[in-house]
Amino acid sequence: MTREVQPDATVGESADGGWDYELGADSEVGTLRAVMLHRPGDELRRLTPRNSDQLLFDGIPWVDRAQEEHDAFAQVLRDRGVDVYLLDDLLTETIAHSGAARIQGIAAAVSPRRLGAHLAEDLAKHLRGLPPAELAHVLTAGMTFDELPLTPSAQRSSLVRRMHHGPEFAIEPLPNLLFTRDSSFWIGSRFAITSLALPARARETSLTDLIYAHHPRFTGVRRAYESQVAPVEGGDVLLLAPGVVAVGVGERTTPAGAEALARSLFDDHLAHTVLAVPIEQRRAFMHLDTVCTMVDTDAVVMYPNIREHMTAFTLTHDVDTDTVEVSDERPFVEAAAEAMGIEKLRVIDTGLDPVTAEREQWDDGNNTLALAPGVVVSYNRTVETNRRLRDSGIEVIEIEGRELGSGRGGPRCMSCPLARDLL
Ligand SMILES: NC(=O)NCCC[C@H](N)C(=O)O
Repeated sequence: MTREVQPDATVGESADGGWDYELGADSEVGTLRAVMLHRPGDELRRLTPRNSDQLLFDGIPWVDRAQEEHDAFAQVLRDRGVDVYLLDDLLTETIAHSGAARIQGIAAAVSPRRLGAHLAEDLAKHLRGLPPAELAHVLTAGMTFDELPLTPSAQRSSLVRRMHHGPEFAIEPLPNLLFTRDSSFWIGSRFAITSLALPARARETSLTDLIYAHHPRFTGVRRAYESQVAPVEGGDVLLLAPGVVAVGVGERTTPAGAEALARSLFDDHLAHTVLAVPIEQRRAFMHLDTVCTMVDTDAVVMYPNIREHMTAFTLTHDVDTDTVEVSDERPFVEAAAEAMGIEKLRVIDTGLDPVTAEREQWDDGNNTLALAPGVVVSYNRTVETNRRLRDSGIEVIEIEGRELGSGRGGPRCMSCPLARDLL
């Protein structure tokens, strides 16, 4: 087995101006240069008490306020020198630039299975004629049967149209696009499109895929995990150190997904060790980053109630025989330190009593976004966790997340780093 990881020499040069830094990341904490966020839009206005469970929200957000909170989050990042790219803008530019992207985006959204061939054809034709920004809006916010622009022929002959109620969705909205972490991630100089486990989110990857495949800014950038054979979500993928990746396995990422990802990262020399970390299959722990995120090169903040129980299987690649070895399960902190080649992984001791710890975990206190080693963004409502982080020498930049948090995700979930300085 080799510990040498060889990232491709991809530079984020592009046709329309290029980047001032190399795209990609080899850690969770290297200085953040560029990030993709999604400013919440009309897709959040689709949420009702009847559909919010299915659309994976725990409440009905006040959308204007959520947008203000998100704008403030983006500004915090810009003030720290991070280039912020908004998914909506990238999608609109992608559609404007590429006819193929337009066709693919429409094909992923318009389902003959749901709409019947006649109506699907009619709708696809209409969408093909929309200006880029309007099409991007439909692809993110969805469309109800009431909003369908019906030709007289579809009006007459679509049984589907006649039998559906107007407010039902002809194209499902994507309110969880807000959590850009989950539908793609970068490792080395490559991007990976994930494979989202739940129907409410599955179409999100069709949009990130379009952006990376067709936006001129990403011309020439290569993919990782091309096969996408089994569910892997970005919130489960933590780049612990160059060449060392932790993958949460639980409600979303499956053992088959973690194994497939590990094999693919080994094949592409993007990792030498992958830690598969079992997490409980519970809404509160939907991804590894809901319970553990990195705050420094050798430190994590972790939900105290699981600290003692968190384990890992270590997967390594034997280059000589081209086989993958899976170790026995052992404590996560030990396995991680060994793989990272450090004496000890510091777990910031939040020292919280179990009830406060549980409340603050639910409120995304462990879901920090690192801007540099020892500098993180966190919601302001996780008062105690933030206090303990500061006591341990971590700089905590607070943002408001009262409305954003109704989708159950914090600063890490809401951000997809496009470029971090390599460690
Ligand atoms: N990485 C994350 O934990 N992302 C948050 C995802 C929240 C979203 N409502 C979901 O259930 O998938």
